[in-house]
This record gives sequence, C-alpha cells and structure tokens, in this order.
Amino acid sequence: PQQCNLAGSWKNDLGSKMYVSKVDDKGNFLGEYHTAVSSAQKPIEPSPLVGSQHLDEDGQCTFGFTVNWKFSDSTAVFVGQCFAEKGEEILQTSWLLREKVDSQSSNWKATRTGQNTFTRMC
Ligand SMILES: O=C1C=CC(=NNc2ccccc2C(=O)O)C=C1
Repeated sequence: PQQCNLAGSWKNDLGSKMYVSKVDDKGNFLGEYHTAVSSAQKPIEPSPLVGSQHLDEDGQCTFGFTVNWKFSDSTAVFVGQCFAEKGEEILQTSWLLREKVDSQSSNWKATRTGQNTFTRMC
C-alpha cells in the first residue's frame, strides 16, 4: 500500500482540525492545530505544531507531534500510528496535555491524558 504521509488536513473526534505541511525526507513536519474545544479561554486561534513520522513502506507509520497552545499556557504531545483501512486513513493517537500550574504543590494535577482518532478531511 502507499506510504502513510501525514501531509494534509485531518479532523479528530472532538471536531478539531489539524493541517500538516509537507513531510521532509527525514519525516519531520510542521503544521497548525485548530482546536474545537470550547473551554479554551481566548477566541480560537491556530496553534503551531511540530512533529516527526516514520517513512516505512507499509503505510502504517508511527509518529509524534507537539502542539504549543496559543490560547493557554499549555502544551500537548500526541503519539500514534496511521492505519489504512479499506482505503481510509485513520490516525489513532494518545496525548498528554500539560497545563501550567502555579506551584509544585499542584504539579500532581497538571498533566491529563487521553486518546483521539483523526480522519482525513476531504
Ligand atoms: O489549554 C488547553 C485546554 C484544552 C485543550 N483541549 N484540546 C485538546 C486537548 C488534547 C487533545 C486534543 C485537543 C483538541 O483540541 O483537539 C487544549 C488546550
């Protein structure tokens, strides 16, 4: 099957959108993350993302990327794999969201984790 290339537009199960620029010959990529999460304090502005993917031939590559949220003092890292099912590409990811806390006494509650599925937007 064709190589999994993350370049393009993706949408996750929250309705957030991710636009990945071209992937270079080392698998590195840049992009923008447009969150659909309403809890975001300031109006939704795109957040930059930086990532890296494997370029193995079987089209089911693993990858990781970091989102530096522009509307809050937080950072998310996503790790996952691209699956090609019946011609559809699906990104299965797990994420860690680190929100800035005021003191180490709150450090325990500063990191949340979860999972997101992304599919290509037409
Ligand atoms: O400061 C914040 C607060 C909530 C956020 N939620 N978005 C996410 C968090 C984890 C994974 C996906 C998303 C998303 O927006 O799709 C992001 C930054």
